Amino acid sequence: MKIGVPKEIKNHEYRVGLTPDSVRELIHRGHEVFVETTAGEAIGFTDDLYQNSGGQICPTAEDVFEQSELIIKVKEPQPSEVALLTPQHTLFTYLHLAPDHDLTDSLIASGATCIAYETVTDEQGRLPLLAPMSEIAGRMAVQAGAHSLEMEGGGRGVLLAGASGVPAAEVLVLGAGVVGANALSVAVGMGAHVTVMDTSMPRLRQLDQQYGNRVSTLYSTRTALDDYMAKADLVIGAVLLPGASAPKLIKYSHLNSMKRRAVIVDVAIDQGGCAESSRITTHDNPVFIEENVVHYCVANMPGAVARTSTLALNNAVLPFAITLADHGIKSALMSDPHLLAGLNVYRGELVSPEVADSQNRSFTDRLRLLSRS
Ligand SMILES: NC(=O)C1=CN([C@@H]2O[C@H](COP(=O)(O)OP(=O)(O)OC[C@H]3O[C@@H](n4cnc5c(N)ncnc54)[C@H](O)[C@@H]3O)[C@@H](O)[C@H]2O)C=CC1
Ligand SMILES: CC(=O)C(=O)O
Ligand SMILES: [Mg+2]
Repeated sequence: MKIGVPKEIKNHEYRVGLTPDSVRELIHRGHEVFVETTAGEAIGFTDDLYQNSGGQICPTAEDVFEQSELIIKVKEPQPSEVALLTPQHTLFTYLHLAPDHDLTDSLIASGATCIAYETVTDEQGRLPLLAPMSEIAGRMAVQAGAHSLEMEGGGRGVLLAGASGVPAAEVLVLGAGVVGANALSVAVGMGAHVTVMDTSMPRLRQLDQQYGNRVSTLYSTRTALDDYMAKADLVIGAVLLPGASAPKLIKYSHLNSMKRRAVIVDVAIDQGGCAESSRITTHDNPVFIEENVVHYCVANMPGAVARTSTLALNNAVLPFAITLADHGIKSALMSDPHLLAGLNVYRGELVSPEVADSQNRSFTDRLRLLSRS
């Protein structure tokens, strides 16, 4: 199969869809890989390394799209990339369509087949292509929160660990999944007093067993949220309903109850955010202040540690890329229910029930559509 890797063009996004090592694996299996020039340059993956792995360097994104059937990226396609998609293409990348009506419309109009990393599943019902980035974003969320709590970051001037005779900061983690568990681990390590909330008792039980009395686990109810929002110095939003828009747990009214210049790091912003007041920010300008609460809402946090993130993402993506390339797109989708769960748009039709539900529109059953195409 002909596989294309364009250079990422989102704000401060230095990750790349395939590493030179991944390219080598695909070439070894008889595929062709077209890489846009300097796609990995910023993180040390030079054109020479791709060429040594057997990749072909293309001068522009247009060339990559023209040569390739399977496009492997990191971030959701930007408008200039959507313009290059045709029915010949399968796009394999993060899509986060639920909160993005316009992108959904334009992908449907392109006629391309679009598989979202974040809804591919595994045997345990987990999200193996989201997990590596969630691990990283969870760890970074505490760093971002700690910095935003500093005076210079706009925050209330509080150190997570506190000091002798001065209490540690109160950190509230909403959602005890991959982001939540990683944020919790770093926040505990940095000496904060941490409370984690979830609606999944098994998740809370696991963390309770792991951390004992070093963290407080709390079943997520409106009352618990009202109480703890008012106490928190740093809130980390880490909830997810897979494939769907994030539930808006943090209401505008909570902001008034919060401490002045407390911080919300809304990691769930890529699925629309779990605070009513959240709006997407970028690494260039990561925070804004509303109602005296500092909001950090960067939708591509792992892009800041692009080398670590690219390597971690490739470990997870490569097996699925190999399946798609070796078996062909349709046959791979039809024989692997986990890959099929990633299919959001197929040749001009929306096939994700979660995206359809979030946007109040209709969808076509994935398998039925594949078997009649
Ligand atoms: N901003 C960024 O750069 C990045 C954002 N993310 C996003 O972070 C979010 C979390 O991802 P993961 O941790 O991998 O998901 P996950 O599925 O591992 O965990 C989500 C948790 O939220 C819980 N939850 C759902 N509804 C809840 C509610 N009403 N109250 C309390 N808990 C609730 C679930 O039970 C689950 O334990 C996703 O939106 C993901 O896309 C992930 C990586 C990077
Ligand atoms: C998951 C995601 O949105 C990211 O890594 O940028
Ligand atoms: Mg994102």
